[in-house]
Amino acid sequence: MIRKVFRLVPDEFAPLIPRLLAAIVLQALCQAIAYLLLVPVLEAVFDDDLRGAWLWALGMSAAVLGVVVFGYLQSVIGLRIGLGMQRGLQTRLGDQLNALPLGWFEGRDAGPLSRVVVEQVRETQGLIAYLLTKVLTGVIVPVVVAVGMLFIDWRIGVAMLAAAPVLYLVNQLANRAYTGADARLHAAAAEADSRVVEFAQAQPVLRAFGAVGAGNKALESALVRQRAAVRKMMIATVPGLIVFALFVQAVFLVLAYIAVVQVTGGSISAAAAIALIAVSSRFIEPVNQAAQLGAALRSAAAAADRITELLAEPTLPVATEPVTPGAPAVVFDAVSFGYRPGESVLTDLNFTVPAGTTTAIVGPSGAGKTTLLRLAARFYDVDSGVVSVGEHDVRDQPSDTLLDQLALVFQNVYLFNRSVADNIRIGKPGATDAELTRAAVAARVDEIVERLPDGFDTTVGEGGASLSGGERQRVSIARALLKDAPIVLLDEATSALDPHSEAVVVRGIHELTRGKTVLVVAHRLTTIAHADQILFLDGGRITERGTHAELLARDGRYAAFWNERERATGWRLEPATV
Ligand SMILES: Nc1ncnc2c1ncn2[C@@H]1O[C@H](COP(=O)(O)OP(=O)(O)OP(=O)(O)O)[C@@H](O)[C@H]1O
Repeated sequence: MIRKVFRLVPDEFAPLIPRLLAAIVLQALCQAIAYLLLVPVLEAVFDDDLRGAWLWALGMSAAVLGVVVFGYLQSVIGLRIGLGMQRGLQTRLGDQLNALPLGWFEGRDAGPLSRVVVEQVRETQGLIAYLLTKVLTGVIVPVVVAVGMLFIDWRIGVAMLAAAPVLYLVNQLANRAYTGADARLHAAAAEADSRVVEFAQAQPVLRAFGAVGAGNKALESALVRQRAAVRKMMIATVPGLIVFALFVQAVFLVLAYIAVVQVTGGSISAAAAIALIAVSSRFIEPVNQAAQLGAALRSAAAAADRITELLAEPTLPVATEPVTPGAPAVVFDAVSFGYRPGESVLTDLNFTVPAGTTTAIVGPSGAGKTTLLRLAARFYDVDSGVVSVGEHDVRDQPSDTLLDQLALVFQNVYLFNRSVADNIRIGKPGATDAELTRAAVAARVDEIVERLPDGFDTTVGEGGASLSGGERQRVSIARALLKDAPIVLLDEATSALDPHSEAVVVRGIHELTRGKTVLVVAHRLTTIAHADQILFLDGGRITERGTHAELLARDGRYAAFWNERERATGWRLEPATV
């Protein structure tokens, strides 16, 4: 278990591990010696041998000094390794998250990820910095005391050595019941957490459909299951803890009994017996302590597993050789791709988006339109073929070089819980206030901030929660405008907006795409009609391509799609130009 955590210690701190272990072992030895010296000290005191008592006490003081010095050393070294490990692991995890394909993050719950990076890293460093000492001391001290006891009183020594495996076994049995119950409790607690969040988030849907009772029912039964798991956990663990505590006390009684029997038999003095009983009580304490740490140890080992798994997630190969982007064109050359092996989503795509032109992708739902955009930004690597951006294969470009050429406006707009200005500035961190204002005005964010209490400095809430969908889109367009990248990848999703918001968003998009190379998943008929090239995607293949007029003249799938959309949206007032 502990080895798993050691494997996560950064290389530069690895040489400190033997020193840490040495300090812990020496501290435990000194502690055991101090306990053992209690016997001659007490014997000398009871025998009125004051000189002897002072001498033994001096030895004991030296041992206690050893405990303090080695204890200090192990804390300093443990903390150094622990903090170095925390820093090193968080850097490694940060690098790993940066190297993971962007697609890896899609649809992933952020909760477990943040638990790995924050809590579980802290748990593993805690094992090195604090737990390890307690666990090793809990094992070493009783063993050394028992072995030392063999020389002082072999009967008690043998009894102690015999008691150690028994205590170990009882502890294991007690913990086994705990582990199963603990896992069930965690699962039930996680389920209840999810239901509470779902219940809160789904309120509009639940109320709109008069299903609050149904939502409540799911939450209530999750809470009932959690309470049952807590009860079972207590029922499962309490007997184990009581039995273990009883065993510990029984061992102590046996040791005390042996000492008393020897006194009455005359083989040792009463003073020696008191000293032996005192040492026996000391023998028991670290055993108890180590047993209680079992759960924390297992939790740290599980945390190490989660960290190791995240570090082992396959990353995309990263190009390190710098490349200079050429003309801002996008080329798909015989590209095939599937999210899962054997399941093709895109098949043999061949097309070019020449620099400064607009290519619209249209097609039925599930045809692979969004997937195509994701490949252009290298969210995933293709299974075969080549995607080129700026005249270079996307796989040959350092990720900064690739992303510098792209402005991404996708459907799910994420805003950070910071000010509106900060959210726009992400597009170009060094942007001046004038540049920021220009982008904001072009995307009509100025109209939004006029209504906000602190204007541009208003914090937008988690994920931009205090803004409407259309307002969030406008901020994301301002962000892309500020970036001013030569290629725009756009997933046009204006259908959920009211006519005013849609008109404003469309104007912003128009500003954003002016003079740029644009690859757009198009929904609005005007965008489609004005594109330089239209690709009709069906079942992951380009089945028709050409300009709007050419495709209408062909009277194929595109023409049918267009006529249907025109009928469906005929009542809407479409802006005259894009
Ligand atoms: N992250 C993913 N993992 C696995 N499969 C996915 C993933 N994203 C999309 N798919 C699947 O790939 C196929 C194409 O999806 P995609 O989102 O590209 O289609 P689309 O044409 O953009 O659809 P829509 O117009 O409805 O957004 C679908 O069958 C979808 O279920």
